Amino acid sequence: MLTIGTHTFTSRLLLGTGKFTDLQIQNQAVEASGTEVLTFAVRRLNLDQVNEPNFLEMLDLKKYKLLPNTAGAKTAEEAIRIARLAKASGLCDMIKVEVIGDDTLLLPDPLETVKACEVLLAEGFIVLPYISDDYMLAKRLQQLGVHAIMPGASPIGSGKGILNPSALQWIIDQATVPVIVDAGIRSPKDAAYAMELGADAVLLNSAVSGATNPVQMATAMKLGVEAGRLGREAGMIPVREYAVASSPAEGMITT
Ligand SMILES: CC(=O)[C@@H](O)[C@H](O)COP(=O)(O)O
Repeated sequence: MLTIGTHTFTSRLLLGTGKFTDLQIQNQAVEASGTEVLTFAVRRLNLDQVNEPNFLEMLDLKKYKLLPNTAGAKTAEEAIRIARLAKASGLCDMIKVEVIGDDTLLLPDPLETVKACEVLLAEGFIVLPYISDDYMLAKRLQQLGVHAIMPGASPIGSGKGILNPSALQWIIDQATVPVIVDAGIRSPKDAAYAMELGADAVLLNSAVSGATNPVQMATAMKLGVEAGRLGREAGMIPVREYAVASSPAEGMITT
């Protein structure tokens, strides 16, 4: 089970809803992924225009926990304002804190992220910060009391997969809260690899929404996450420098 704050999930795949061009396909992909958590940018919802259509309305929201995110925020103040709006709208008490400090790489600003987390934790939110794969930052955020850490595998939408497995491994090895590898995932292999490294979950969006067949890719990602987790739990053989024969030589008849 994946436990984030007071919420518990069976699925370890979190899905972003930001880039689907067809809402029917989105819904089928969400279903196929087996996800229980959907993340979305609060600014994409017309919270003050309740009669306007929104991209969540076609989903059976009783089946999913919503994870609003603060995408679009460039400062802590903006992220805090968006988080408060999400909570006041009854969306969820969880918030993915995403404060982007750079338009080219869309990498999170660590200083603004920490500032936003401090305030939101004090206000009782369940806080999930999106961060770079920075070991010390992950540790400091944990000390603050965040409920999960979301290090990026590579820049959002880049599809570069896991750029620095060692950095993720270090974060995972010291983690006292769930580690959700978020962003940059391209293939089921990447999702499986994140889980093999010991991640508690994977969050992705572009890989599914941008696939030629999003529904099929959603299924593949579900299986990738499950396979990686299963393999990790099964206990993998150590990597060795030199060959070890598959058939033991002991007891063999020699001529
Ligand atoms: C929707 C969401 O939260 C994204 O910002 C997330 O970081 C996923 O990134 P990819 O689109 O690279 O999977």
